[in-house]
Amino acid sequence: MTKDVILKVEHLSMRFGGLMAINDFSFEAYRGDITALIGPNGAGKTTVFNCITGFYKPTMGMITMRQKAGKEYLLERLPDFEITKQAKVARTFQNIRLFSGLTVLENLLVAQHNTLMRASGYTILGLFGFPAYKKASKESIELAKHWLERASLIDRADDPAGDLPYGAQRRLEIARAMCTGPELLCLDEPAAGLNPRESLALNDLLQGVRKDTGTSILLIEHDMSVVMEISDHVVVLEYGQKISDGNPEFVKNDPKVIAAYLGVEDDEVEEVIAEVEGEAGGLK
Ligand SMILES: Nc1ncnc2c1ncn2[C@@H]1O[C@H](COP(=O)(O)OP(=O)(O)OP(=O)(O)O)[C@@H](O)[C@H]1O
Repeated sequence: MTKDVILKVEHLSMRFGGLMAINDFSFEAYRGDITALIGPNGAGKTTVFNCITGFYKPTMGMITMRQKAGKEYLLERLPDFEITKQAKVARTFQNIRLFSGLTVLENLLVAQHNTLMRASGYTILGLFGFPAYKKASKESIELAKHWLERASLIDRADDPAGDLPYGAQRRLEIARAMCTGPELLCLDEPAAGLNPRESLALNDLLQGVRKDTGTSILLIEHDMSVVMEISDHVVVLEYGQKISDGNPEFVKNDPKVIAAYLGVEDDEVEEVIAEVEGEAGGLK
């Protein structure tokens, strides 16, 4: 059975001066899947994310987002705000970027600014008088409440976002991204800095998002226990190039991935592969 592709990255390259950070990188993410992009430090994962979400314009390559209804967008041609608004791709960042002085609820309402402004007809009168604005405003609050409940944050709705513990701030970022109604949710190291309990809460939230909304998730993650537990599909980058692509079990046992993570030199890779294959053979 052929899988339904939501995101297709083809021959992506990104050069920073003399450094080729991404070099002819291609992969596909499938609809409804949790896809993890992994690789050693400096492999180019965040650069790929920045190209997908419009923060960088790639030096070369094509990034196609295919929505459920069939509409396609070439992301490398869209400005970043249109990538969220039209193409329905939302993201979070490696460093938390909440409005820390606003309340938890306000953070989720700000995320729905576009919908609210459209309903106001972009006029001051509209803000006060239009029934459409009142309806949209009510719906925004309902949606925010829904995601606060899903992220186990409803009890903190009126607290400043900056007062939340770290793990709760991470879940709030995801709730905020979900309030924009994405078809593809891109998460840059969502488990970074979380304790085991917070990590578990994050896994539950992400699996719930995927199961109940059908939103596809693309994540960068260093925590292999998170990757192996929740991903359907793993793509591995090293020095800006793809070295492995498959299900978590396949990638975990791929000698090229093992060699990359052990940080061995190129001329030692053969040796490591022979060793790993020898060990695997011995276990059969
Ligand atoms: N804006 C930039 N200007 C110059 N070089 C950059 C820029 N952004 C990234 N790089 C370089 O590109 C390479 C890939 O960096 P990137 O941050 O994408 O890797 P990463 O896999 O996300 O790393 P980490 O796991 O450490 O976050 C690195 O050598 C980095 O120094």
